[in-house]
Amino acid sequence: MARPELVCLADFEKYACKVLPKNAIDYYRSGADGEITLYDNVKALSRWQILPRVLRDVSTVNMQTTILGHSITFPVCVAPTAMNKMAYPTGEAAAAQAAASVGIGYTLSTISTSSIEEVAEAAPDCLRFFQLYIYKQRNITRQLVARAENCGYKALVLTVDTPFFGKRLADNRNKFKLPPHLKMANFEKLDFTGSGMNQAQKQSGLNEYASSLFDPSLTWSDIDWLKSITKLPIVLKGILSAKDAHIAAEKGIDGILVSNHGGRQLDTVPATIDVLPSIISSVSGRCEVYLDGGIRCGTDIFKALALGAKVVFIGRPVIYGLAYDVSQ
Ligand SMILES: Cc1cc2nc3c(=O)[nH]c(=O)nc-3n(C[C@H](O)[C@H](O)[C@H](O)COP(=O)(O)O)c2cc1C
Ligand SMILES: CCCCCCC(=O)C(=O)O
Repeated sequence: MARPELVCLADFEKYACKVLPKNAIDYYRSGADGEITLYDNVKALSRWQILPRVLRDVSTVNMQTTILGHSITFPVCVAPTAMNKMAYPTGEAAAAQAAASVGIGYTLSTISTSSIEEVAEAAPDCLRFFQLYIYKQRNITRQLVARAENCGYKALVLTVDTPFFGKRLADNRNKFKLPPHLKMANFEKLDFTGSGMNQAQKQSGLNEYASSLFDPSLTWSDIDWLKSITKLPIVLKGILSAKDAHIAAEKGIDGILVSNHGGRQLDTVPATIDVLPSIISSVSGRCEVYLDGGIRCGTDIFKALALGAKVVFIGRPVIYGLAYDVSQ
């Protein structure tokens, strides 16, 4: 198919909708339940207005910044997204290479289709973080942490908004499963492949996988446990409440990623940009604060930074970029 010139992220999304199989694009695009939060992330960003000042000499602009002490060329990093090989054959490895090519950070999902080691090998110079789910079998988490440390990942991004898996209606309708040629790549070496997801199922295989393996009993004491098994900085991903942000800062967490999981977990929670100011004020500089959810253009980034975020993360647009397949 002839590829049109794409000039904004919305164009990439439209293109991905045309070329990806339904099972894949529905999984990538959808949110939980009525998708209220999914759409509100974008709408809320558009509601905040920019009041420009003038005559400020902007002839030199430098967007370079740091995250956890590491330099990046502009204040954007890639959020963890699972199962990227449904969009492009080398999946997460290709996304990390793309991040490295523009000098930004990349976060690898636990549920990736390229392994921790593959991504490190494909993009050795990329500033890489590893996203973690805590498994009921703690030894699985412990081994993932050790592998990420050995492969030079610079931080752990612990997702704390997934005690139960979001009810994604599109995935349920599709009875989502990973295509048989793909694997949850981080588990091949652990005698644990997650292949349960490909067995006969009534609804989305994601629900079954997550509810059988992720630990819904996590509390703040598990953060102490995680700190005890790693020297890497820890970022908590999925905080929306200023009270939780305060506890995280008290616990000595290195970063907070204000996130509602791109509207894929609990529906009708607030848009991330709307809770950012209260979180910034509650943390009062004790740790770095980042934001994701609906960031689609430069003005979105500007608003998040103006309201106190140090860096923003983007999720879906990176997958849509993979689907564009520049090699064709
Ligand atoms: C297809 C997809 C898979 C995702 N997988 C994960 C994951 O494995 N771990 C995680 O913490 N968040 C995951 N997320 C959430 C993203 O990290 C991020 O919070 C969200 O996508 C940001 O919103 P945006 O897509 O509007 O930029 C996923 C999101 C999408 C769209
Ligand atoms: C296989 C079950 C877990 C998938 C986790 C990916 C994820 O977080 C998402 O939003 O999808």
